[in-house]
Amino acid sequence: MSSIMYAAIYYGQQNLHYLLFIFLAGVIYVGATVFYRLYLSPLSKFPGPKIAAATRLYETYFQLLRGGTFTWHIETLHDQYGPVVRISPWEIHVKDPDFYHVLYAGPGKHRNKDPWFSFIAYPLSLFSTASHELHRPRRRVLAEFFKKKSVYELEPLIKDNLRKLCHHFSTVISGSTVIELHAAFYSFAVDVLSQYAFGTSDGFHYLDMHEVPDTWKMRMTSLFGFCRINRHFPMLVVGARLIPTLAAWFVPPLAHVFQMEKDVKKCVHRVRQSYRQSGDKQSSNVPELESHLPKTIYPSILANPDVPESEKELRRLEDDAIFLLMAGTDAPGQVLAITAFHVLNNPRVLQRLREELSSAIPDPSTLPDLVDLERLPYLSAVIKEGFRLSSVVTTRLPRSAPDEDLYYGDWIIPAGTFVSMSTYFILRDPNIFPQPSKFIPERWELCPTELQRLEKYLLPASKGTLGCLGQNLAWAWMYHVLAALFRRFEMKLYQTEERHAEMARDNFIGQTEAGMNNIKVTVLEECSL
Ligand code: HEM
Repeated sequence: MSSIMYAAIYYGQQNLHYLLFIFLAGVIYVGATVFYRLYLSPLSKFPGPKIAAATRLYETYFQLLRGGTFTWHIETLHDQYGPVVRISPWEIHVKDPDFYHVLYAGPGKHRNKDPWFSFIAYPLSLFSTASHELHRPRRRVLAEFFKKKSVYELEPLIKDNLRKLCHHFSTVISGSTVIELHAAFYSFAVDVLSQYAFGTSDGFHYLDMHEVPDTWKMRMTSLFGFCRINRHFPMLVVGARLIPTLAAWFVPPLAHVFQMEKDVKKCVHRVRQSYRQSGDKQSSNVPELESHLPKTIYPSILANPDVPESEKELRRLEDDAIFLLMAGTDAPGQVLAITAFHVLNNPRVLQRLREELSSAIPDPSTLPDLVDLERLPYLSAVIKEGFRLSSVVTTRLPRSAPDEDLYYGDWIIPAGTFVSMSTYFILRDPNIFPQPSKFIPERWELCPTELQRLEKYLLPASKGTLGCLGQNLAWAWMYHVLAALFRRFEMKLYQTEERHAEMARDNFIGQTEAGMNNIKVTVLEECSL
């Protein structure tokens, strides 16, 4: 045997020893980790399946191989183990509506997000800001634009886009064309929000097109479809971004996501460029949308001398704007479409709503102010029931309390533990909302004390210092859009059933079964004075 062969055998054996060593070290490491998680971790005393306590792959299985059904599986775990269940090596899930206000506490209580959970591929966005110290100032800056007062000031812009939306409904009267409500409402929402964010000339104008396009709907549906994959395999997103053309060729919905990112980035780039060109950092010189409208979001942030320069970096603003447009359009678009579906699917509700709107708005072509719409009791009840039953946020939202233990019954949850709850379960809890899967606006027709008690559980968008920022705007859209469409048009559902409005997959925001998010209507008549 030649010396070369001896050397090859010698080194081969050496390599085999190394491989064996690495393999054994891996087995010992995994074994020790699992042993720690099952028997030594502070969470080991909490009930739940051993496999969930041992590895996050348990969740991955339901989210990736069982079509995003982990939320519904958590419910079966609660049936089996009680109101407190350990659903992962690091997380406890609680199913008790009265604990919500403890966990999602308001100012004065320190709560952190789980960075793993908040990963949505836009790491510099407000939502993905895990640190409490950084999140607070970032949120303060954006919150200014979504206060109730700011939303009232935004009404001319909302009405402007609402007129365009109504025009699309007018053009299909008695014709064979149907309108798909998700496409219509996503377009409306993104037009208003993008024009508010970047200015009327720089925002999107989908409603100016000849027909309502489903462009934004496709983009959002695709984007949220990837949300659950991103969380479990973040490297896939990073990889796909490196080779976008190839990635989109293999996974076509990615093309919608990349195009959306490109378009939003272009808007951010334009407002940054014009800010730089103006060279004027005085906030008083920020252009208003129109003379009668409030200031636009991103130009104002750029011109705000109190916002540090690091917060005005291109990447930071891009991530923030992408998140804002996704959060601010998908959920409201779905809630609007699903609420409209239930109204049209319940003749008694439709009749009561139209009666109230007819007497409150004698001239159907007028668009009343929000303050007047908010006074309409049945419309308000319909909106609350719409938020409740659509329950579009199917995900849980983990929080930790870094400097206090949390107490639930006899359980002490150690400080720093991630604890999550799901508003989806609260909104459909039969003990709070009898016949929870039925659309019954009358359940909200209560005396003030009882109404206040029930509204405590109306949590469609979470609460607390980290909860949704856009609720005032979302409610304003609900009032305006539903009032305008149901006062003005007689509509009928077209080939649409319950399952087109039922969440079946948890992609952070819930989604129907694939391809089922179509709520089609035909427009029979436009009401006149
Ligand atoms: C039906 C309407 C909506 C629903 C159901 C909804 C739901 C949510 C949920 C569940 C969160 C996460 C909260 C948490 O982690 O506790 C969130 C966050 C957020 N939403 Fe909404 N949202 C809606 C409308 C809007 C609108 C219209 C906007 C903007 C115009 C908006 C902007 C935001 C922002 C900026 C955050 C991040 C807040 C933060 O991390 O501090 N949302 N939303």
